[in-house]
Amino acid sequence: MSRPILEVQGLTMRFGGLTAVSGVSFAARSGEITALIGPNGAGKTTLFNCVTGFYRPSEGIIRLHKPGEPPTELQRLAGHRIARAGVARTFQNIRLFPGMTALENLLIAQHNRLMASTGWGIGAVLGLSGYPRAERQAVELAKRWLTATDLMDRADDPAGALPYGQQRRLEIARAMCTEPALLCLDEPAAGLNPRESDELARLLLDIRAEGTSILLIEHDMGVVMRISDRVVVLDHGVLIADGTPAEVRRNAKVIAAYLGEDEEEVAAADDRRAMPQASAAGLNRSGSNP
Ligand SMILES: Nc1ncnc2c1ncn2[C@@H]1O[C@H](COP(=O)(O)OP(=O)(O)OP(=O)(O)O)[C@@H](O)[C@H]1O
Repeated sequence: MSRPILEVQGLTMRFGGLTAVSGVSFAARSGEITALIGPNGAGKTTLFNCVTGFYRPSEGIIRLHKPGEPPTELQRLAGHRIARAGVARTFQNIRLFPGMTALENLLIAQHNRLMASTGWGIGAVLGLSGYPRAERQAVELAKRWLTATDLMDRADDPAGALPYGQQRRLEIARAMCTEPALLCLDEPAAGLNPRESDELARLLLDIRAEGTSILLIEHDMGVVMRISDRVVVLDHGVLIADGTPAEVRRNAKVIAAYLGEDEEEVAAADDRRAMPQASAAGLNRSGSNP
């Protein structure tokens, strides 16, 4: 069993009187794809926003374990420090720079690292040799991810002119250009057709094969069940299941949450009948935040 890359302990997030996430604990393992699922309003995006620094949790600990480094408590860091610590994310709603080319979007993602490696621009101003090398490496990394996401032939096109599925892949390429230890994806399959969803699933498996761990919110149960090593299920802000896709699919609490049925009724139901219902329910009750 591999070690954890991310450990979430007793995470609680309150918005005034509403507790969106309540005492959630789980671990995402290194080199694995961990999916976070649950019906609308379950608290997935809120938890994600805590991990990636958009929200500071009301309570709890979020630890990032990078190999060879002491653990980092993410809940103590500002958002931009979390990105530097090795956590990259994409959003439910695409957030590219639409007027910049695909390649430029990937270079912008590396701006901080490029600046740091050149003494925050002083090297560039003085024409020191380190700057062109760092710039070359940034372009190489960008081209590597354009190739991996099958976008090399669109490198010089404005990001906003790309079809929707390609923009989604470009967002993932942009996140990967920060060379994260943990890639957090918020509904990457939303709005994709079946062929694009298949391509996305393959891309995520390739990213995992290269050694990047993935935390994934996804409503498309086909994608989740096919590529996830582990599935964590939230309902009304509470963790109700944590296991392999096969275990979670059979879990009576999960089926009840998706179907909105009484848990005991579902537990008594025939497995063969319940499984397709659960996946159908996942799709029926899915949706994106506005
Ligand atoms: N900024 C906020 N202020 C107040 N309430 C919020 C805020 N963000 C989320 N909530 C509430 O917290 C609960 C969990 O919402 P969240 O968006 O995390 O769920 P979700 O599982 O991601 O849902 P979906 O699948 O629809 O995206 C909901 O009741 C939501 O209305």
